[in-house]
Amino acid sequence: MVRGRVSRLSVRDVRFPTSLGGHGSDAMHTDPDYSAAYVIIETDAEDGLKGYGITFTLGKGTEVVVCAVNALAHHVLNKDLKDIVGDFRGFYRQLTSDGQLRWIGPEKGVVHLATAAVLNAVWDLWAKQEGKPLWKLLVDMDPRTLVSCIDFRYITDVLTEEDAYEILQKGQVGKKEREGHMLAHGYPAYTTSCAWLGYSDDTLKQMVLLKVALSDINWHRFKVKVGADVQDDMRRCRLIRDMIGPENTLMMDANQRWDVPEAVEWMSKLAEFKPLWIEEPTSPDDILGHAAISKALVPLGIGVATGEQCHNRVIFKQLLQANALQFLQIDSCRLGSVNENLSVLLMAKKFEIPVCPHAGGVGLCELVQHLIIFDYISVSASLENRMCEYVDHLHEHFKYPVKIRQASYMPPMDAGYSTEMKEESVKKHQYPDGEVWKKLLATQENQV
Ligand SMILES: C[C@H](O)[C@@H](O)CC(=O)C(=O)O
Ligand SMILES: [Mg+2]
Repeated sequence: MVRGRVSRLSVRDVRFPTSLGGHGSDAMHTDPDYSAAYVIIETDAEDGLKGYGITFTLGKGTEVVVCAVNALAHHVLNKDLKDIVGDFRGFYRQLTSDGQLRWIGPEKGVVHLATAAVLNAVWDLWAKQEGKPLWKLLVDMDPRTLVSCIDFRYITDVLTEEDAYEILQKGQVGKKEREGHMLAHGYPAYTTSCAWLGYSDDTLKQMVLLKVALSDINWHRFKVKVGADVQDDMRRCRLIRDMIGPENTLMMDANQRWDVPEAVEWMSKLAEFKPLWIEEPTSPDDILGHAAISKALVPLGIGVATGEQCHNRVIFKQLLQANALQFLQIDSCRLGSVNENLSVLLMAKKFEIPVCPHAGGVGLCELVQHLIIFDYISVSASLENRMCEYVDHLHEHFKYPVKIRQASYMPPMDAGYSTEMKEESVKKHQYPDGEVWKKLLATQENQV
């Protein structure tokens, strides 16, 4: 039973100095400090439960998102949770249609990241009040309630409410068996953590060795960052391919570094290393560019993957309509939370394009595992060509960290959306006055 009126919304700027070790680095983000705008929603209910929501950011970007969260707060404060989730489509639309704030979006950029953080907190609280992990809340929800959470505006030319309902109704068949399969075996994962662009060849070798030979996880799908220098890329890809062997899967990620012809030319050179996909070969806004690259790479057996910086469901709709991607990468914090992700999962199902979520960031693995497990059980009913990204970093700061077994995400069993961080970690990493940043900023000052 949903209960309580929202009495407080607070937001904190939490940053981890990952750039110091080159973790998370790629061809465009050379000094990423994995960070989060961390939202906490409290209610007047006696249960004392709180909702925690994050959106993933990089360092300085966080303070801008924090401002946007504060600007949105009045939409949530003093609302009954039952009214919010009872008309979740309406509430989503209220947040994304704020007459003044939508001008700096709409449904994109900072204001949309802030929307995601706020709504992620609402979903966490709802799942906690129901005593279920978020994936299970979604799996148990009847199709009519699920579609009532989705704003179909701008996508009815490819997915109407009735289409969505029909897909979910079909998904009811075999649901129990698929849930059992997830609980026993988990959802297949791949790792990106061995090959960030800022790693030296020695670090890269060590990391791959750790993942391949020494790990009891048995990783067999790997992603390598490319795009800054073609000779470096060839050397690094050769090194990895030699270490993982021809039987393992390799993906490549250029993080939007190239123009369209450049992407095709560059990938023709890297084709000998047999990548399954090239991710974000060009600007995330260039739908036709992605289509042209996809077409050109078919003869080389390389697919195009994208989505981690797709603004919203409209861009995904067009990527699907234009045959511009072969692997669709949802992101739990870039789209407008579970609500908008649901619409994208359903469109992907309609076009039969496999979803392989993005999770390279702080907390993204914790959140997105819920969405993809739900997708398998209730929507796609397939594991073919599908896997969810996993990165090794920063799980120790979460109260309910992900569990990986045999290169698969094991379904989380704690109630909520796995969004809650340990208070001790938040205090230490809060910017700029947490202990970690005070020390780092003082060292930097002394060096000047
Ligand atoms: C800046 C992030 O680490 C980015 O490189 C993540 C990414 O592209 C991915 O995980 O994929
Ligand atoms: Mg990527």
